[in-house]
Amino acid sequence: MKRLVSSALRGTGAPCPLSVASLPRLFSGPSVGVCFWPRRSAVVNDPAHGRHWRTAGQLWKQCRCAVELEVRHFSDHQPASGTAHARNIGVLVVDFDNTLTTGDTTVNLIAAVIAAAGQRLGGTPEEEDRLVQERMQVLRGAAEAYQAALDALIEDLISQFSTAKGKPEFDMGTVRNMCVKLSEHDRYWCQRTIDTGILKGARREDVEEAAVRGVTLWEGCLDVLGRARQKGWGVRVLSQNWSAHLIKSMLGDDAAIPEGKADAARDAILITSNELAYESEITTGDVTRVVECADDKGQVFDNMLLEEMSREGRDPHSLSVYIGDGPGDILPLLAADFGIVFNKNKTMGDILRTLCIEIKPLTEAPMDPKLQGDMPVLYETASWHDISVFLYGPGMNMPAQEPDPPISVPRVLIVAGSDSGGGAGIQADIKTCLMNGAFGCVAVTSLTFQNTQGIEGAHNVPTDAIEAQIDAVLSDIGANAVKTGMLPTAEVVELVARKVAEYKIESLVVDPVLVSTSGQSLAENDVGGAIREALMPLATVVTPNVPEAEALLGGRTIRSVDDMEVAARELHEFGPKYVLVKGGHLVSNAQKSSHSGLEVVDVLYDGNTILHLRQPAIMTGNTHGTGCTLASAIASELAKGASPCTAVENAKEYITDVLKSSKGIRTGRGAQQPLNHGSAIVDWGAQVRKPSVQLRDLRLYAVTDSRMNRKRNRSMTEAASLAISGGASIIQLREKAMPTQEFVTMARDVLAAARPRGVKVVINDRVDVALAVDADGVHVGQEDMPAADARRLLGKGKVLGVSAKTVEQAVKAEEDGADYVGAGAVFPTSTKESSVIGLEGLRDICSAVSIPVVAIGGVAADNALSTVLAGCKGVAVVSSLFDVGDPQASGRAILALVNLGLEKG
Ligand SMILES: Cc1ncc(COP(=O)(O)OP(=O)(O)O)c(N)n1
Ligand SMILES: Cc1nc(C(=O)O)sc1CCOP(=O)(O)O
Repeated sequence: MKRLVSSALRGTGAPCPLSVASLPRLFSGPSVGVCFWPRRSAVVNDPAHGRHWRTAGQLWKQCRCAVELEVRHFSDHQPASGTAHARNIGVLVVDFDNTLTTGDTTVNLIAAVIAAAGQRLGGTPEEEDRLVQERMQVLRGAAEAYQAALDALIEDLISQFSTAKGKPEFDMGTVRNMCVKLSEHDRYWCQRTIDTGILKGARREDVEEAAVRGVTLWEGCLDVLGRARQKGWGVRVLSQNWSAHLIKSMLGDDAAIPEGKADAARDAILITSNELAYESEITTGDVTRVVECADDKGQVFDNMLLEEMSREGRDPHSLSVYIGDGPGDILPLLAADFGIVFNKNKTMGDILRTLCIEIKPLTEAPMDPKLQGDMPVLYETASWHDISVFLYGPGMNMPAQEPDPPISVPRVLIVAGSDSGGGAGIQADIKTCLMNGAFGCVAVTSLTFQNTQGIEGAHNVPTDAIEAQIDAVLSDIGANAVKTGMLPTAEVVELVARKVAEYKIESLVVDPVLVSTSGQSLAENDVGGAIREALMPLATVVTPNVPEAEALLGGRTIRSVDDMEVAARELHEFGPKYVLVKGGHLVSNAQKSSHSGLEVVDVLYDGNTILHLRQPAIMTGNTHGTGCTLASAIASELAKGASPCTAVENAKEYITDVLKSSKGIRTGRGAQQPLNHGSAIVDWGAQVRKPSVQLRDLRLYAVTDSRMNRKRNRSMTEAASLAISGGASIIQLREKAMPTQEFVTMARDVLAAARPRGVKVVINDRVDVALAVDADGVHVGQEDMPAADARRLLGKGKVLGVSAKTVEQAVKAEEDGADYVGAGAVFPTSTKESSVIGLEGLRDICSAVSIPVVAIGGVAADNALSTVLAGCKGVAVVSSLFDVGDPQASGRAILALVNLGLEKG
């Protein structure tokens, strides 16, 4: 128990049950590498002067000496227990309200007492009613006043503690001081409630019954506690709740309230909490106080640890775990070997940040707490399933009724202006995030009044309101990437830079919006300078168009790709990892004199290599919002884990598809017509058929084969995951003999593994299975369900692939609604009997249809390039991915060649 020493020293009030002199005796087992982050300051109670802190240097020295002895004695011993997955826990302590319950029970408890007291004390029904009304009124007033006082206190503490120091760093003294203030608040409000008399007049059973009816436990928490008890761990509930019996009635027969001092019993969940005082079985209105405040929690937890340490037969390697949700839990959270913050709310997040306490996802907790390092770290989760996996290992998941584990979602915070016309700004950004597989959150910087004719005006959001939005998002939801757009003032730019640093944002995409497409200024004059100085040094990618690059470089003129290269190099000097200078404006100018063969060249520079990203210009007036769209598509890709280069490539592919599909759509009367960001799923009657599958999804198309998986001892989900790691962006489940029920279950498992990674899953032949599991689509052959029927059954949003060996079959497939054609077998294959069409046949099919074609049959790393050069947009492979020892390496090799071919083509 790594932190026992520190927590024993930290004592916050009541005397420690073990004498100071006995402390060295406690270190009877190896916990090599004990770390003392609470440093030298410790506290003891001084009854003569009330509670105050004083340094306990002597205690420190004794403990230090004990630990050194311990380290010497045990450094040669390996831990005796623990398996690769399950943790070896000595004591598991859990807070009650909001940690085991889905809400706070205090108000329920009081309301239950009031209702019961009405019946018992009221006399006539009218008197009963009046009494209840009066007390409810008192309760409402008290609840509001309590919350307001708590909010004010927290705000005050945060500002006090964040301004008190120079460079913020973790300091146990600050934690203690904050807990003292929180404790004063808790004590005051406990007393104030007692003084109102509203807790008077109920029976124990009234309280239990009525309160329990209004309280729900988190799913799975009882299972976790029950298992811990069966394992013989010490399981404790430590709560500031006013009724231990309420807790007991919710936890059932496994729970016990120890008589007198908590004993070390291990066959029950022991509850340490307060209790309503009773006289002749009726509540008196008073509370018997055991755990009244944050300090008490710290003290009682310390005592629990000390009892555990002195317990006979204790495994000296066993660890302590504390799970709690709020500021009142901070001391035990820090004192435990593993402190788990459950369902962290904004207040808790703010406080932990102010105290410089690092918080990581629970899934990142090491097996050995020594690996946490010297500074305190807590772990967060919002799922008892995760806690179960943390304690018992992945093989010991919750029983079947447990909901699916939460799906992690790539998150992008967009800091930008609102476009009332819906075409650009945050409106474009959010649509783009969704279409690129990310979840977009926003901090709105300005409300612009605009439509297709231009910008009529803007109302800038006050800087503190922007800050509040950013904090609200980042303290709770977090962001894998931040994308900035319109930042109207230098002050806002500096704020964003500060927040990016404060929240340690990994990926930042800066779209330096200075002037709108229609020529209106969207930022004050000094914004360019602020972006250069404050934001660009933090940026992963900065995406100026030509006029923006000119403005950022102080009025330079950019007329050619060579000029763009120079600009990219100079902008890189300001510190971004990548500069993407977008060349669309040069084409718009050239367009005035020429109408054919134009291409757009964007210049990407990473400080070493200049890359030209070329594509044919798409002549359309529907370009409003393209800058925002490209930048947020890049941010979405980065949030999903793509490298900056891949992010830019994929984002360009998205914007190209959108631009092509948006030609001709019209909203208002002006020239600034918008894009159809959802063109892959929404068809507004534009000329181009909207694909349900993006081109990039088809580059490496994995088609599964159970026989090969069995041979290599891989489950279908494992095989699919390996293929995804190898770069597969779409997976087809091809099962010819699997019973339907098994197929459905397997498809659900694969979908659960693939979707969070942005990978589509389609079903071979079986439209019914695809519909049952809500797969991304279906692939049908010439002898399967006719393509037109499959399309009708699937609807427009789903992917439909059709096999073709001839031009006629391919053309018909397109007419019938296919999103892509699978053409093959291009080369001989032993996976399936299929006549070979060769590269020639593939080329004919590719030139006959406008939907993408993927090559299938005998495709491997040595021939993938030739298929792409013949015109296909990707390759579908079975054996090269699933009948090999290292599917990842094989997939990557094939994908690299496909990418090369697509670049050349
Ligand atoms: C991407 C892709 N292309 C072609 C096929 C072959 O499908 P089909 O003709 O239906 O033959 P079976 O796969 O059912 O044997 C495919 N599966 N995927
Ligand atoms: C599933 C399938 N369909 C084909 C067709 O010709 O339509 S060839 C084929 C098997 C492809 O397997 P491998 O990548 O191992 O060669």
